Amino acid sequence: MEDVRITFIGGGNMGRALIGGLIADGMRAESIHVADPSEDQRRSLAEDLGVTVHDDNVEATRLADVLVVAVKPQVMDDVLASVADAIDGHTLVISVAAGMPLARICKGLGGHDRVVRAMPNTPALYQAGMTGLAAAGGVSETDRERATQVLEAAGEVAWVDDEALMDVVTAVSGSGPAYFFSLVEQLTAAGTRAGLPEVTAARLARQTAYGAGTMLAKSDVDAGELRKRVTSPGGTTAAALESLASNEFERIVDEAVQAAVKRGRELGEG
Ligand SMILES: NC(=O)C1=CN([C@@H]2O[C@H](COP(=O)(O)OP(=O)(O)OC[C@H]3O[C@@H](n4cnc5c(N)ncnc54)[C@H](O)[C@@H]3O)[C@@H](O)[C@H]2O)C=CC1
Ligand SMILES: O=C(O)[C@@H]1CCC=N1
Repeated sequence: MEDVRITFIGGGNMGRALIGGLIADGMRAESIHVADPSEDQRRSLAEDLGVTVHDDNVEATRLADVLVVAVKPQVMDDVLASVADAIDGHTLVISVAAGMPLARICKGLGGHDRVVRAMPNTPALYQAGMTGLAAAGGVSETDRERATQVLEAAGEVAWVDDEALMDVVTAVSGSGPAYFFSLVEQLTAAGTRAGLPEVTAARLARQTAYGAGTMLAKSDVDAGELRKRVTSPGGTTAAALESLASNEFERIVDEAVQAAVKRGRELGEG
């Protein structure tokens, strides 16, 4: 991808994770341009990642074949308005803003419709990301391949035909890492309350999440089968899973996903 000029508008948590993935994939750090108004952010982007930083969105946008917009949904409209004139017909714009509909992004860019709406997640930093993608009307087959290439540097990608489902993608995989981190926190707290030293409980929970994630990544059977293989009939796992079920684990997860979908829609409506 050395021939593709990539600019990021916004170098915060998600921008950095994607940049980390691109660098790990072999892209030269200095060839990645990042515009961010925060001086601290620019300094650490340059020092930690070695990318080329800018304080001017317009200047950085002019350099781009692919423009990744990675700012908060709340500032998207202002940012799009500021870069609209600096985009030319060939620029492929990739927005990662939660909830922000393609129509609103294209309108914000003065009708430019070579736009892909992406929902990545932070494991992108270690090339273990999952990104959902949806395309606006002006996106060509070559643009799709390019967007796939950029996001595949950070992990796996899945295109969705119905853009409305991007809010569900956000709720499952965009926000998803936080649910697993929360489970590790809760497991640590429960292990500590049950008598383990906190440091030991934290180590057990963290390494177990890593082990389970590794099995999911490497095994050719699904999560349900992996769960069954841990669950001896009448054993300890069965007792724990029955407790989760009786406390309506399914409903709890369902409501959490619905809450994230609803919030995504609200963000999109501004
Ligand atoms: N953090 C996550 O796990 C994920 C975040 N996203 C999306 O990524 C976007 C960014 O989120 P985070 O990186 O978490 O936020 P963040 O707050 O860590 O980063 C946003 C960055 O944008 C910069 N910024 C603010 N105003 C700007 C402007 N006018 N021009 C250029 N840069 C500007 C900030 O200085 C900051 O460095 C959001 O739209 C979010 O919905 C999507 C998937 C996952
Ligand atoms: O919490 C958020 O709104 C963003 C989008 C998905 C993950 N973080």
